[in-house]
Amino acid sequence: MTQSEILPAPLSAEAAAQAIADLARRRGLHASLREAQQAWQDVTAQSDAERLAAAWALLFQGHTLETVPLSLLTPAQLPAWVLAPNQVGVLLRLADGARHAEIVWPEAGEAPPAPSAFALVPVPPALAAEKIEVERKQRGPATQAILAAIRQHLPLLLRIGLVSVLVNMITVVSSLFAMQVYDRVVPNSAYATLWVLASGVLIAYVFELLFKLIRLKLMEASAKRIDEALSLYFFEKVMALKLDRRPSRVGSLVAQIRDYEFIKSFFTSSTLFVLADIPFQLFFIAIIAMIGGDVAWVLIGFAPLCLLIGFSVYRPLAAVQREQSDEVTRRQGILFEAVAGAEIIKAQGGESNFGNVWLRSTRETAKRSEKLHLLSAYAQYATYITQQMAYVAVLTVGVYRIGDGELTMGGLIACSILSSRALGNIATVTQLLLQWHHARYALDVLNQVLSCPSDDAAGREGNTSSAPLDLAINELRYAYEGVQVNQLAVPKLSIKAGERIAVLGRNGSGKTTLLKLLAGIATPSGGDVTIAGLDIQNCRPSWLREVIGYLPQEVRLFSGTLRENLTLGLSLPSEERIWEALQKTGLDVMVRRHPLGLNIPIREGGSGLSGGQRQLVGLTRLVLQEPRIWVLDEPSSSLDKEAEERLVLMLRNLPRHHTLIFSSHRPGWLELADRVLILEDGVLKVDVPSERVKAVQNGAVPRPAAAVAAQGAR
Ligand SMILES: Nc1ncnc2c1ncn2[C@@H]1O[C@H](COP(=O)(O)OP(=O)(O)OP(=O)(O)O)[C@@H](O)[C@H]1O
Repeated sequence: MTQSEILPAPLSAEAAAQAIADLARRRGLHASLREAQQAWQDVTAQSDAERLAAAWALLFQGHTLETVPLSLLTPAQLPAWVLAPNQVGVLLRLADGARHAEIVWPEAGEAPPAPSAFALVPVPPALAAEKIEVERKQRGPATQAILAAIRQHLPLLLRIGLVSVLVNMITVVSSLFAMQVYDRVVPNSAYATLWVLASGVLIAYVFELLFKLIRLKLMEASAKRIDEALSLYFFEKVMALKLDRRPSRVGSLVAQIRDYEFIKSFFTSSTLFVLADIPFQLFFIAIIAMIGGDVAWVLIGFAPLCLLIGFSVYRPLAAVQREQSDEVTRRQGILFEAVAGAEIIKAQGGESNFGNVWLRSTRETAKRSEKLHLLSAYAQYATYITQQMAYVAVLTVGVYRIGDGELTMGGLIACSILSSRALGNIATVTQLLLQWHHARYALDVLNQVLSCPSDDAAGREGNTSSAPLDLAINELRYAYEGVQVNQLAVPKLSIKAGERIAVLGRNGSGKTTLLKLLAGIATPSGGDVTIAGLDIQNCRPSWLREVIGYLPQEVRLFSGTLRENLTLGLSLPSEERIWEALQKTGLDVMVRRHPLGLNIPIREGGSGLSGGQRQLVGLTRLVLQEPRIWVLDEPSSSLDKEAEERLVLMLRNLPRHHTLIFSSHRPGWLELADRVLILEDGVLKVDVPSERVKAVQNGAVPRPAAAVAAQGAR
């Protein structure tokens, strides 16, 4: 069925514009009614469905609409359009069991119209591109990035290959020189010829030096450019990984990302010269055949032998190397954990435990190192002996050829020089294979890391400058990565812009998790969190960070100065604004007292300030950010009474349309709230106006009655 058969009656421009703007909003995109109407007028099509698709594609570059039969639709494809005469409805939920499908019609009337048998499903560009990418290549993001960088620098790499060809040519020159000296110069005492030949070879060597330097320079240039492109790409990718969906062991993660060095060094190191040299082995053998005839058979016999030795150790070596890589990553993780948590380890006397783990890991690494060394030494010695045997064989066969009068003394010497060069290069192939294996393993790991959910997925463009920033939760479920049960389940919650909300509950009840989800820092496992009607997961991260200010329980600072820490991520606020913010939070007293003022140094890991001061820095940063939604996780946990009172005053004086959501174990904070949420084991048990809780606290309402009243209050 074509799209033109789906909708018999024409749509009005207003209805179409309304439908486009509405679906865009639900999909986390943004288009005003006027934009949508303009797009509708700008396109023509045979049917309204096709026209809708064209207008959609015009408004949102790269986005498309797919026609999908309702029976084949999956929940992941919702919301989507369904059509009826003169109307476009939005399908929000599919029918399942006794439940009917949920469709929102602009003019529902008494009886809702019958929807078409097809839905129009918007497909974001990233998804479309990703689908094609996966189907076409089945390659990971790191592989794609590296291939793209190599493709970009292909001309440079080809030049390197060309210079390698020239270097190999010169090797032939030196063997021919030896041949001429033994055959022509020595028997005839032709000193003049000797000098001419020697000068020629000298010039060739000068060129060889020059070519090698050029090759090195080109290699360095390509390494630098590829590294610059890739390291920034990987850094940005890693930073964009969703915090709660990336591998949880930070130390190991850092080590895995650092393994990118292996990949880089494989693609940019001199071992790659070997690749350019390999075709030359055939060239050398051909020259030996021309000079020494049957002597070439010696090489044809020994070259596969050298390769065989390489391949015989490749598999065991690769396996040990893989284990070694994993162990080194684990070791890095242990070290990272021990250094970062040194304070608590010392305080609890846990040094020996960590020492034991470290020692075990060291032993494992050393055991594998030994295996690696043994295997590679075996390969090296065996290849060396094979080369020596080949040398002897070349001379032996050569002597017979001389006896037959088919080879000269000089020819034999030239053959021996060329044969050792040819076999030497073949032996390095094993080395190249091993390096490739190591690089490929690192690449697989990197592909896995970078395939974790990320914030920079294309299509995250939702934002609004006009709609009130109401927050809403719908069928929200959350489980931390690797945990089988839900740590938070909130079926429905709606927070109007300007509300002041306290989130209370015992330790581990899910307050932090809820706040992170509301701030868009955590990713729901099911259901959604919306801001101004837009799915928070589809909103532009920079816009989210502008409108939502999040203060974590533990504020972490970075090495630099206090000023740099305060203005991190902000577009350089003026000196006055910084001081104004400092005064609001009370941090100005400490800054004024310090001789370096705002340039107080912060050391790596954020040390240099007390816990309370760090919390004040975090708060001052939020004041500078001027968000419209403040999400604060136990903002006063490290503050003294005076600082806390100042903070409460500041928050009380926030503009009325600013939303404030905080968790706190301090009773005084309830004064700030006009609504209280109480969590218990990840379930929202109570949602009531704060007066009720205060009344319970003051004993004005008996506790059980208040609790019952509270449960159903909203
Ligand atoms: N990174 C994590 N991985 C796995 N489980 C986690 C993680 N962080 C928290 N949890 C679990 O999730 C649940 C909710 O934790 P959350 O930090 O939201 O509690 P909370 O109410 O903020 O506690 P507190 O008052 O102690 O800060 C707890 O059971 C906790 O054990």
